[in-house]
Amino acid sequence: MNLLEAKKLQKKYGEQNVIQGIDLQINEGECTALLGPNGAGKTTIIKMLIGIVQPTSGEILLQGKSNQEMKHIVGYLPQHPTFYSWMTGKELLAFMGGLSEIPKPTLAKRIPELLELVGLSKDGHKPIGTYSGGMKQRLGIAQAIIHEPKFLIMDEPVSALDPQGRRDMLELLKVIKEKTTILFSTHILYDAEELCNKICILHQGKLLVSDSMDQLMIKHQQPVFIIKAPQNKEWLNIVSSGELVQEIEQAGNMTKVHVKDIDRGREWLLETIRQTNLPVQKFELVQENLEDIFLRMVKQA
Ligand SMILES: Nc1ncnc2c1ncn2[C@@H]1O[C@H](COP(=O)(O)OP(=O)(O)OP(=O)(O)O)[C@@H](O)[C@H]1O
Repeated sequence: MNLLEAKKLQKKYGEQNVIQGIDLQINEGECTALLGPNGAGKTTIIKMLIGIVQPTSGEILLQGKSNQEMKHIVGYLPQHPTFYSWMTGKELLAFMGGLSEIPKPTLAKRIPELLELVGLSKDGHKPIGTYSGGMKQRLGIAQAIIHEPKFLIMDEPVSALDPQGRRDMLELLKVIKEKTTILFSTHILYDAEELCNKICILHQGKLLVSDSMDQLMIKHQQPVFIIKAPQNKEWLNIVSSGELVQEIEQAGNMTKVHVKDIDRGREWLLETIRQTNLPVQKFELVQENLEDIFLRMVKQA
């Protein structure tokens, strides 16, 4: 079922057209990664979706109604959440729950459950000023979902965390996404690949892609042959001009050849190797991952 629909969304700051007429649809149950280079407009879109920045034009609907009217179904974790460092985790949740007008008896049950969920049961009574970055981020998630929103929106929730903090956050989001629709922006494509079933790629305020992960892979994933051999200009010239070749990347004695067709590409590459007597040390077929596809699309845009 359709949860969010943004139509012809546009945002101008002065003369700068930061978001250039975007259509975006999110269905219930989806976990969506919003990807894009620095300055692509991810934060601006997120702020418009949650209603703290007004679009210059266009419309944002949540369950068919204006997003301003439907704020209560959204939970939000900003890119740089700020907390009162003297408050304890529990006090913060009680405060946020109060702002959401959650009745006290409900909160008394919900707060320990949430602290348990985000792995802060033992630390709920400590001042937030003593928390690590990862603990603060998990507390941020707890405050974002205290009112049990249908839709959780996060702006780069993992970017500032160390590897263990990132792993904890990913495991937490895996649990939350069972019951909650999620959209988050990130630069960490491995996380998006692990967690999400939908990918949106934003570049200079335009959506290059908005597709399920499966469709994205079917439509855009290219086979790549990795060939390790001493550098050889004659071979590289032949391969560079091959009509089956989409793209070549070379670094040292490694060459990555993106081809249009696996079987014909393999036969032809092996033929070029025989022709030039290239002393190959490695010949391997791999499929592109999300990062490869993202980098290629942004480069070609
Ligand atoms: N309040 C503002 N006033 C003027 N320009 C702004 C404002 N907010 C954002 N911008 C500009 O809009 C563009 C998009 O910024 P935005 O923060 O949305 O990108 P982003 O994709 O989230 O970037 P990052 O990955 O670096 O966080 C940038 O050029 C930025 O300078």
